[in-house]
Amino acid sequence: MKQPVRVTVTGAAGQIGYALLFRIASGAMLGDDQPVILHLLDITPAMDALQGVRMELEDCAFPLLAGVVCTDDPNVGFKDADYALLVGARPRGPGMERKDLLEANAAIFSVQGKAIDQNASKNIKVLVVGNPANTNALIAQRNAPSISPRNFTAMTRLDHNRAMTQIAIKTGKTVNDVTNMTIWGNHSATQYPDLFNAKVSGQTASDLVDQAWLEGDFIPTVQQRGAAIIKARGASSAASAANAAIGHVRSWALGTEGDDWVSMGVYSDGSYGIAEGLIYSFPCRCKDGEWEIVQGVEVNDFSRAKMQASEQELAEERDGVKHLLP
Ligand SMILES: NC(=O)c1ccc[n+]([C@@H]2O[C@H](COP(=O)([O-])OP(=O)(O)OC[C@H]3O[C@@H](n4cnc5c(N)ncnc54)[C@H](O)[C@@H]3O)[C@@H](O)[C@H]2O)c1
Repeated sequence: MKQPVRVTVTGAAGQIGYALLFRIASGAMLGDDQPVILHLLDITPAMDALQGVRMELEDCAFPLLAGVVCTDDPNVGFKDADYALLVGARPRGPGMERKDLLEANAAIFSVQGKAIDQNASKNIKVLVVGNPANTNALIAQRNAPSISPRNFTAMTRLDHNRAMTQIAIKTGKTVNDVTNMTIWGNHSATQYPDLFNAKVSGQTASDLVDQAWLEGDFIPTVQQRGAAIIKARGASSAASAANAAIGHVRSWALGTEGDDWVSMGVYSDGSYGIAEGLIYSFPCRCKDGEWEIVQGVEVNDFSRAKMQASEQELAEERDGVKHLLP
C-alpha cells in the first residue's frame, strides 16, 4: 500500500462537498491503491454540519480513508496538503453586482492562497471549483509565490462533459464515441465548446451537424446548462460538479487516455495567442502528474472570435480585482 496523501476540500459542508468526499475516500479520484487523509475546511458556522459529514465518512469504513481532519482554520486545513479542491465560495446574494461577487471571493481566495503557500506541500495540485473559478484560481495562485503557477487550475471539466453528452445525443452515439472535446476560455457563459476539433467515432463533429444547430442550440445549451439546472432543481449542479472535479484531478494525477485530451483551466503560457498569466481553459494532455497544453489544434475565424471574447472577459475579471493581487 502507498503512503497516504493529504487532500484538502474547502466548502466541505456544502452540497458539492457532500457529493465529492465519499468518492475521494472510495478511491475514485486517485486510484484504488492510494490511501487519503481528508482535510475538511469550512467556515465556523458550518462546523456542526461538518462533524456530521465526518461521522458519515467514518461510517462508510472506507479502506483507503486514513484520517479526517475538520477545521475552520486555513492553516490547519492546508497543512502538508498534496491536493486541494477549493469548492467553498461566496454565492451571489440578492442585489450583489458581479464586481461585489468578485471582490468577496478575492478575499477568500487570497487568504487560502497564502495559507497554501505557507503550509502545503510545494508540489500541491490545486483545483478551483468555487465561482468565478478561473479568477479565483488566479487570485490563489498570485498569493502563493513559492508554488509553481502550473499547480493552480480551474474546473471546466463539467462544461466538457456536458458538451460531450450533447453531441453524442445529437449524433445518436454515446459519450464513448466522442473524443477531443475542448472547452476554451472562462467557466462562464462566454466559454466556447469547440466542435471543429471534437470527433465522433473518428469523424469531425462539426461535419455531422449543421451550423445553425451548432450556433443556435449546442453552444448556448452548454453555456447555459448551469442556469437551466438551477431553474429545474432549485439548486445548482452538485453531483455532476463533484463528478467533474473527480475527473479533473484523476486525469491530472493519473494521466489522460491515449491521444485524447481534456479541458482544464490552466496558467496561459501565451499558447493560441491567449494573454500569458490568465487561467484559461485549453485542451490539455496529462502524464506523470503534469499537464501540457495541446499544440496545433486548428482555430478557424469563428472559433478565434469566441476564444477572444472569453479571454476578454477573463482580462476584465482580473482587472476588476487588480488592487487585491500581489
Ligand atoms: N466550476 C464549476 O463547474 C462549478 C459547478 C457547480 C458549482 N460551482 C461552484 O461551486 C461552489 C460551491 O457550490 P455548492 O453548491 O457546494 O455551494 P454550497 O453553498 O452548498 O456550499 C458552499 C460551502 O462553502 C463554504 N464556504 C464559504 N466560504 C468559505 C470559506 N471562506 N472557506 C471555506 N468554506 C467556505 C460554505 O460554508 C458552504 O458549506 C459555488 O461557488 C458554485 O458556484 C462551480
